[in-house]
Amino acid sequence: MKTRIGILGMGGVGGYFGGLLAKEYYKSDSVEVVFIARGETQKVIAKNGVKIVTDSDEIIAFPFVVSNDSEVIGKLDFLICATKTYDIEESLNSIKKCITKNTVILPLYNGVDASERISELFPENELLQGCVYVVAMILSPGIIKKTGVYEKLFFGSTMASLTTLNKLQSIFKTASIESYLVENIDEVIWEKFVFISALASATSYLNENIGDILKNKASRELYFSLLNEITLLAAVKGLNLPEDIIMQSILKLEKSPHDATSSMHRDFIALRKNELESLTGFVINEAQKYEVDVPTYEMVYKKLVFSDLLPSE
Ligand SMILES: NC(=O)C1=CN([C@@H]2O[C@H](COP(=O)(O)OP(=O)(O)OC[C@H]3O[C@@H](n4cnc5c(N)ncnc54)[C@H](OP(=O)(O)O)[C@@H]3O)[C@@H](O)[C@H]2O)C=CC1
Ligand SMILES: CC(C)(CO)C(=O)C(=O)O
Repeated sequence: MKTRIGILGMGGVGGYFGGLLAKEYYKSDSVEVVFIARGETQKVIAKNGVKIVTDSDEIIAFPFVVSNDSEVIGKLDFLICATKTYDIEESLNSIKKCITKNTVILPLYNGVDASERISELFPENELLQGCVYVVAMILSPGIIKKTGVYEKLFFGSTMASLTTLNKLQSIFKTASIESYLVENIDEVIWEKFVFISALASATSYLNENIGDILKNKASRELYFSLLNEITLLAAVKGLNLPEDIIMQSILKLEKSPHDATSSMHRDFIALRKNELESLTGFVINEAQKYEVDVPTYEMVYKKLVFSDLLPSE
């Protein structure tokens, strides 16, 4: 029996990592890759495959099937979730017939509450945790632009069996995905969250890209304040993050493409729905629970939530 892997959401993240999987396992005897996509994205991929444009290359990959119809998708062994966080419940419910109690679910969203939200929907399933470092975006339906050198995928679970985890790691490695199976996945996800929550908040609030944040003293200071506040919250929550987490976050920023920005800022610019609640609002809610002061987060949130752009999730 082939291992059937579904990729839910064929945008920047799903299109890139799903594309690498589909390329490797097209016509494979052991693994079948299914893209879950709708509308124009589904039509384009069914006809032309998913196209990934990198700084130096172009990849075209065809899945076994692309659909949003549960009958066509069929039962899945693994499901990799890569919609935006505001679509978690709706997208998973739309394919619930494909998720059996044996389906292993790996969320790749930014944010730290996806696993909890998914486990409320599918309490019996083996649920992994994951996050990615990549800069990837939809150029047009079915065409993904990936910039820069980052393409790391971290995953793990304190609950899933080692057999499951090793199997997925082997599937990723064979597809040349730079994946890391880690024991301390909670911390790794929070490390990413510290970096991206502060960055998404700063870039969107200031309407500046990564290069601008690094270059302008006042912008750097704002990013720094956000980092300090979220790091304090993480410490009060009892997370065991590296002592130099703030410095590590700044280094990550320096290594990111300077002309790029956060996916949340891209959504604000394009007047799209955005992840303000998962990336900024979440910190304020947790800070209230744990009685931590986060004045910079509050200032940023107030401006962004009341901006006359599209409402957030
Ligand atoms: N882009 C990046 O560089 C990075 C993003 N992230 C995080 O990864 C997650 C995904 O982001 P990103 O890839 O940018 O998001 P995108 O907006 O690029 O893609 C999301 C995709 O999900 C699809 N989708 C939503 N609902 C459904 C559904 N019910 N059925 C099928 N498809 C659906 C959307 O399709 P449709 O057009 O039909 O709505 C869209 O193609 C986010 O949490 C983000 O913060 C993390 C690291 C980097
Ligand atoms: C900053 C970046 C690209 C790092 O992966 C990211 O996570 C995002 O834009 O959402």
